[in-house]
Amino acid sequence: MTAQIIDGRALARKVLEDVGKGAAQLARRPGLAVIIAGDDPASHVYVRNKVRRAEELGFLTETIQLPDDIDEGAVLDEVATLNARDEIDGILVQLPLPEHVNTLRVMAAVDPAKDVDGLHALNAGRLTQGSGGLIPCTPSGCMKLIQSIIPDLTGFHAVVIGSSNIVGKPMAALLLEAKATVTQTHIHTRDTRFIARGADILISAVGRPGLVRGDWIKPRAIVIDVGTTRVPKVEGGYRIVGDVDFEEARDVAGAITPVPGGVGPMTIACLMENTLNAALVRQGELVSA
Ligand SMILES: Nc1nc2c(c(=O)[nH]1)N[C@@H](CN(C=O)c1ccc(C(=O)N[C@@H](CCC(=O)O)C(=O)O)cc1)CN2
Ligand SMILES: [Mg+2]
Repeated sequence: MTAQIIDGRALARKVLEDVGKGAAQLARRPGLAVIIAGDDPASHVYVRNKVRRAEELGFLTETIQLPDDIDEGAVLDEVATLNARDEIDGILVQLPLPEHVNTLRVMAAVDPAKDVDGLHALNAGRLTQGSGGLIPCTPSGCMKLIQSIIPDLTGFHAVVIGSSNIVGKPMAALLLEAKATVTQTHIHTRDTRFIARGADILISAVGRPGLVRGDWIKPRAIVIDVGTTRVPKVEGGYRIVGDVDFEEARDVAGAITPVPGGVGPMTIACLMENTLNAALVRQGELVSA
């Protein structure tokens, strides 16, 4: 069989259209502030894309560019300043931060009501309890992609390859909340291939090109590829590749996300959705995100 290709760009356009309509109802436009430290070229591309999308929606945006050798205290000061500013509804700290900066301490400093990445422990805890809060953008986008194919996940077996705080763990929590049966693997898991082969829904979020081969996939499974690794091209520049061997997978899977054009655009669309939701809550239009 040849798998259905799940078009992340098209679904992202729909999400953004709804966000635009929601934002138009607000008395004050949503404000998004982005902190970026250092000069990782990929991070700069992602931040530019986020800011551009936000501006297209008419949001207020602000980018705070910090040097690579910034000390943690100074990052925390920037966060505190943004927490205190009323016109800023969403604060995003682009990851990865420089090695010497403790990511969890920075995440903990963000006002949970403005935590549009959903990485503060309060939002992470609310997610595991199914009690609302702001949800990390990539897993949120993956859920929309999956549910565009299977709206009701009750009883389906989902396998999440990867256990990061930003994707793997919140992904598993969302799938569990949607009543799927969830298996999560990590770096020490033995025979991931065998586990993956049992998945009706297979999500790979590792960042290792070509990890998931055709024989890792159950026939007709939904495959969501979160990997976005930049691989240099011989002629110069780079291309983006996922974790899944796309050519092999498309012969086995029922539906699959491409890289690029799958999960990536949904990450940015869900960030805009979170920023709108944070603004709605902060402006008293919504009780909870
Ligand atoms: N604070 C955060 N940091 C990081 C996150 C995040 O959600 N919050 N996720 C990733 C990077 N990321 C967003 O920041 C991101 C990665 C990729 C894409 C994307 O649209 N990819 C395109 C290809 C883009 C290209 O050509 O370079 C695609 O897959 O189609 C969006 C966002 C780590 N850091
Ligand atoms: Mg660090």
